[in-house]
Amino acid sequence: MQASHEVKRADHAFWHETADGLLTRLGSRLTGLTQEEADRRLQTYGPNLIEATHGEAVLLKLGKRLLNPLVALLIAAAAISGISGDFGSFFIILAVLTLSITLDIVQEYHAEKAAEALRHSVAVRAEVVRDRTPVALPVSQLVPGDIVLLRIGDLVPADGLVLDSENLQLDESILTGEPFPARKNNAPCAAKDAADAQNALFAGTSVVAGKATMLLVETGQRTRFGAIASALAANVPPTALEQGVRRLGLLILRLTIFLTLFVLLAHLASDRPAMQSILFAVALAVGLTPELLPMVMTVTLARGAQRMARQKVIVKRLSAIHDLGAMGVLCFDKTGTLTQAKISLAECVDWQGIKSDQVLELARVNSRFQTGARSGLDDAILADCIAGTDWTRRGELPFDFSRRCLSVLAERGQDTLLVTKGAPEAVLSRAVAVEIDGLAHPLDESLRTRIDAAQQRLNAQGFRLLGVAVKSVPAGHTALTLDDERGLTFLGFCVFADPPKPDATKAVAELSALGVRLKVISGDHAAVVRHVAGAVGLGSDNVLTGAEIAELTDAGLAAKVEQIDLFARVDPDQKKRIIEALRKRGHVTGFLGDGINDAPAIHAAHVGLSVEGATDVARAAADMILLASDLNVLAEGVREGRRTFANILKYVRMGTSSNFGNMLSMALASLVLPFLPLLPLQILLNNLLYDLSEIGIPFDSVDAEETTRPHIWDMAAVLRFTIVMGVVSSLFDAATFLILWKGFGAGAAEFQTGWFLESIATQILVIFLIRTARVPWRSRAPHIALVVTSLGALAAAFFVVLGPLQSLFGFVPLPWPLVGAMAAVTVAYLASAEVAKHFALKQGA
Ligand SMILES: Nc1ncnc2c1ncn2[C@@H]1O[C@H](COP(=O)(O)OP(=O)(O)OP(=O)(O)O)[C@@H](O)[C@H]1O
Ligand SMILES: [Mg+2]
Repeated sequence: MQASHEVKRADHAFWHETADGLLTRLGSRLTGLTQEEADRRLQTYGPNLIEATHGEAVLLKLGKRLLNPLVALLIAAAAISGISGDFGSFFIILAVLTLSITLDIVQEYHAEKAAEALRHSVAVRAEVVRDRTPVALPVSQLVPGDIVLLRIGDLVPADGLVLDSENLQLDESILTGEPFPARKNNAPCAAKDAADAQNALFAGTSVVAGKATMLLVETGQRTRFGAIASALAANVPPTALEQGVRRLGLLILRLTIFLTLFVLLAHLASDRPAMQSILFAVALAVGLTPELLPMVMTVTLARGAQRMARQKVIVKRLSAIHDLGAMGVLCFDKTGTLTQAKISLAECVDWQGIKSDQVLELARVNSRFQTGARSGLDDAILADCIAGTDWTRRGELPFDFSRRCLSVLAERGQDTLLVTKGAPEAVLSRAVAVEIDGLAHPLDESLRTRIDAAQQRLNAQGFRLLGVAVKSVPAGHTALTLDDERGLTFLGFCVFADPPKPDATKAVAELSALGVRLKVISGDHAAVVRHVAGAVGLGSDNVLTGAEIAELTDAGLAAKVEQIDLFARVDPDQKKRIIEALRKRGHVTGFLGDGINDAPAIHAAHVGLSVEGATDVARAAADMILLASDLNVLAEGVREGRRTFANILKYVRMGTSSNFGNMLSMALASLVLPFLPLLPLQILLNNLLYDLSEIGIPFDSVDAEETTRPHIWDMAAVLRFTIVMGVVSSLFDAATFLILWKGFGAGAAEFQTGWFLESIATQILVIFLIRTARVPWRSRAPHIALVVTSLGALAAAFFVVLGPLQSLFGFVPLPWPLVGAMAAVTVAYLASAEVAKHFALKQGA
């Protein structure tokens, strides 16, 4: 087979070609490609992926870092040192630069790689014909020429032509913005516009009804969706954490620019050597910037993702981890979450509740012949059915979530019957008669009351019900419309048992204890929802139904969602409206669901959650995938999210209070002293050692109270902490200053050596106070990685300052009393910082 066939650009209207023509052009057949040929094509066309590959990303990262103005400044500084003949500084600045950039990129790369591998493990699969047999492959492996089978709930994996279809309808809103499903079939088409090509399917759209066989024509970036995906990706709104960190970064940047310019001008105005002043200002700017913040964020989040994977939660979007920890409200649908995924058919009964074989038989005909997504209800109906059927399928009105019913047309001998099954209200509203002893009786008020009574009796026992009704149709009438679904004769009910999971009660209690409010949003009947919720300890009895929601404005709904915890007979769009209402009320909201009907809500939530066995659209919309459909794994995920947030906050607090405070005092000291408090090179060294000391933060353990309630980014609290801790730090810097300058009468080199020691020791050691809101020895022990990095960095500092290399950095030997004084200042500072910390945190609580 030739791999040289032509695959044209995405704007080529492949839907003008005939199926046979396209098959020939793509060197394919209805029986699919061989695996060998597919492998060859994968080499030629690359994986069927929209995102850029990793190789570019690393280069991009390097590029971004080199473009960073501070790095550029550093490079300039190195150049200036080199040109002025100061090769010591030149090499050390370069070393500092390389180290920090490499550290950043390598750490981040590894972290993202790990996260990527996890994401890959839950990648969406497609059913594709290879070597004549349908196999489920990750969509990334698909190539032009592949034959793909699609059913309801599937995502279209790439662009291509419909070869064969039945009742096919697609949600193309992602491409066209059109909310109503588009009908598709394999008839030839001359439409100029892709949006009107009823025989073409496009990547990113999803099947909402029917099924199809398609021929892939364009994959990956060559699809229409590929062209617009980057624009969509840019549209993902930043999380509260990302926003907060960005705002903080901007604030620090402004302060840094202001401070360095101020220091530079002040130095130049007082006739200090220009070159040295510039280098000092540059080093100060470098010292002020929390340059490791992006790395710490990614590594902490990726580490969180790895730990969550062990708890059976796969994270697709890293920043959602924070949202999960911050989540105050979690909504979910009922089946599979609160109840066991396995629904069973208890019995089939007639309209009065008496066992009926006729209802069972017709329910089976309906379930067997329907081609939409097999729901758990259909599986249950067909479960013990081994015999074939003497009915023939003639047509179908497929299921949708607003009708909540579906009909099939079936023929046996002379009889042609429309068999409808669905939510009892939906079926009853389409019925005009009831079958009693083989005869149709008009459905009057008294009969309705008796049917309602039977229904309520069963619902109250926690059974789920589907109504079954029929209608005779003239033979030959196969072109069904929704009007045919009227004038039905009601037969009875299918009665399903869907018992609550044994451990759901525990999970509900655990999540509630974590401060997460739980709400059930179900398409099922109010009585069933209330029953299941009661059984797992979800207290509230108040139920809001879809019919009531339909009457409410968005504002009206927002006012209601606070108190109501149970929602019943809700359609997919209303699920989304409820989530939006909760978001509008300021709640960080999660939604867990598995069906096509859940996808819009999953998408709308801050944290969209789905489960491994869910439909493609639900999994594609989700930020996280649970490998077990179990609320218990979620509780651990929530704790992990909070741990992650706590560790990021540790770094932020360190950066803003300890590091920033030290740099600030130094800038001020430089205005008073006749010499520099630290040489530019020493500042850079200080910065590097401090960075190294913090590499362990993402691994650190977190106190229990950090995970018992939702945390969200609170800028005011961060600033308050900074100010309180900054004042303490400045007081002790001032003390150091006076002791060194006035007390010991230290000269420039001695002053710098002493100041460096005090500065680096306080800055590194304070992590052991800042990492916990408790008294340090009452807290959980720091992770060994943090102990090693911080004490290691401190030891390195001592070695450089007091060891044989000291002259290289401009340090001199210190008299022992001076070292003792610096140690005393450090201890006193740590003691005061500990006291101040409790004050700073209490204010911020
Ligand atoms: N295959 C089917 N045939 C007939 N009716 C169906 C079928 N699937 C669903 N329905 C009807 O539509 C209603 C809503 O569907 P479904 O139960 O899937 O919604 P949901 O919101 O996912 O509910 P849950 O909270 O139970 O998961 C069902 O209660 C049932 O009445
Ligand atoms: Mg469901």
